[in-house]
Amino acid sequence: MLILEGVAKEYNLKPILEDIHLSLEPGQVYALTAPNGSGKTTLLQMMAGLVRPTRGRVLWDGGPIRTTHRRHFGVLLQQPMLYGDLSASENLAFYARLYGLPQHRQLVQSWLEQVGLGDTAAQRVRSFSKGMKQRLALARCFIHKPDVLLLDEPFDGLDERGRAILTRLFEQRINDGASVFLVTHREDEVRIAARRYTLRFGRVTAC
Ligand SMILES: Nc1ncnc2c1ncn2[C@@H]1O[C@H](COP(=O)(O)OP(=O)(O)OP(=O)(O)O)[C@@H](O)[C@H]1O
Repeated sequence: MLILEGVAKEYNLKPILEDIHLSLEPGQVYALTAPNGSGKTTLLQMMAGLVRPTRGRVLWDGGPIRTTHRRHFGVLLQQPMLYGDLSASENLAFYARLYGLPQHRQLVQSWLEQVGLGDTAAQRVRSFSKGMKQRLALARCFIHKPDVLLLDEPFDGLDERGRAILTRLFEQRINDGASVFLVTHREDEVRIAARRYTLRFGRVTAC
């Protein structure tokens, strides 16, 4: 379980986030709506242990979050974190190795097929459309079966088929007991969340 206790972040003494309390329970979906520049990327990075809070604590399973907990998290930020000069399968294989996943060749191929990129496995990612990059980035987020998904606008750029694929992936992870934390501005996505929050003026409030 992921817990934020009174988390605050300042950059160059400028407050970005203040006194944030959140608990992500297994098998639950959370949605956050936040205007541009409000600090959502910073919040997701702190939740994943990628950025340290200025004050407060981020706890994973009762202890302070560490970079070694990385494999528990699937994180999608505005940048898809893909390598344009590598093929789709090389990109996924890179992350599979990073997470120490066994038999990653078969795993990579099965994930490419799951997200509808089986036929373009050898193609360089720089030639991909926005939707294809998004599907590959999602495969990167899900490949290690994370316990917590922290996703900024995951449906962005997806067509109907892509949205159906992502909805199915969510259902599988939620059934396995994962927590899903979505940043979104879309009402239909907010509806799938049991708990909804807004981020405004540095503070997260339930709505
Ligand atoms: N590493 C950093 N150093 C200094 N300031 C930063 C840093 N990262 C973010 N900021 C500042 O913190 C504020 C919030 O940034 P952040 O990227 O978290 O917001 P966001 O809501 O994700 O923005 P966007 O909607 O544009 O993606 C911005 O004013 C940004 O300039």
